[in-house]
Amino acid sequence: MKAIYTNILQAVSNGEKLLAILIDPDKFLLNNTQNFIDKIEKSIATHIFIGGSTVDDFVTETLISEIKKFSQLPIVLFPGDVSQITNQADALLFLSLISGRNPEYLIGKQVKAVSKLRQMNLEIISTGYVLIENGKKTAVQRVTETKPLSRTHIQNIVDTAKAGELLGMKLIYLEAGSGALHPIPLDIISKVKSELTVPLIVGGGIKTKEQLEDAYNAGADLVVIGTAFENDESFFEELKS
Ligand SMILES: CC(C)=CCC/C(C)=C/CC/C(C)=C/CC/C(C)=C/COP(=O)(O)OP(=O)(O)O
Ligand SMILES: O=P(O)(O)OC[C@@H](O)CO
Ligand SMILES: [Mg+2]
Repeated sequence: MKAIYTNILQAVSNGEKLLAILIDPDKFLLNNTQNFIDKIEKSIATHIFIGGSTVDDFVTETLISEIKKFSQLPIVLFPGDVSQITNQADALLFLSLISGRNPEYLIGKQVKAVSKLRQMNLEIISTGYVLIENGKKTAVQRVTETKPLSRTHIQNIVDTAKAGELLGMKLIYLEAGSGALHPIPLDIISKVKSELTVPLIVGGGIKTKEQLEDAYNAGADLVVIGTAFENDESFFEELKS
């Protein structure tokens, strides 16, 4: 139990960098699972994240059981809603959208998740989710009806991330938004990282090896990439281990 978070901490203390491939159940063809997982397994990926801002009921569960036939990597839920929580996964990012001021996404959905979680043995990892504007309206913004943080007010981003840590959150996730035109600026990553003691996740709009390495060098401990693989599976070739 609790192995996934412990392993993340261990990797950070060893100076290793982590990569999660985000699979959005709504955009994934089930009959492509074996092929896609095969590419993940041959790449430098360390985790599989599963989630979307809008996903139909039960699709997540079916997808994870299929993935488990082909992969040993840890499967972590990154849910846009309570309905995506399933015992098939290994862990759950217990998200609170701390960049926003919508109580439903700060504490409401979390309360609703508890009765479901009580019957499961998922590893639960409290995560402060911080959405930062990237020039276009993101799915998370639309679904949660919140405003992202301005990318020019860096101190506010740092203070938001730190407040999450002080509230006891075990991970902080800086999100530019799925398919963002520009990933999180590197100076934001490095300033946030310099004030945190918990691991830092960065995602949104990363689509080249250079952007991935830049994010790591700036201080990201774990990077999440989804859209780049949805659009072009040959990107796995660049990330071969
Ligand atoms: C019940 C718990 C613990 C959490 C669920 C409720 C909360 C607080 C969610 C955070 C806000 C949110 C909607 C997150 C979604 C995260 C996610 C999987 C984003 C990826 O979005 P895509 O579905 O790829 O977007 P596109 O549809 O634009 O590609
Ligand atoms: O789909 P991309 O742009 O890679 O973003 C990944 C993740 O951070 C989205 O929530
Ligand atoms: Mg997406």
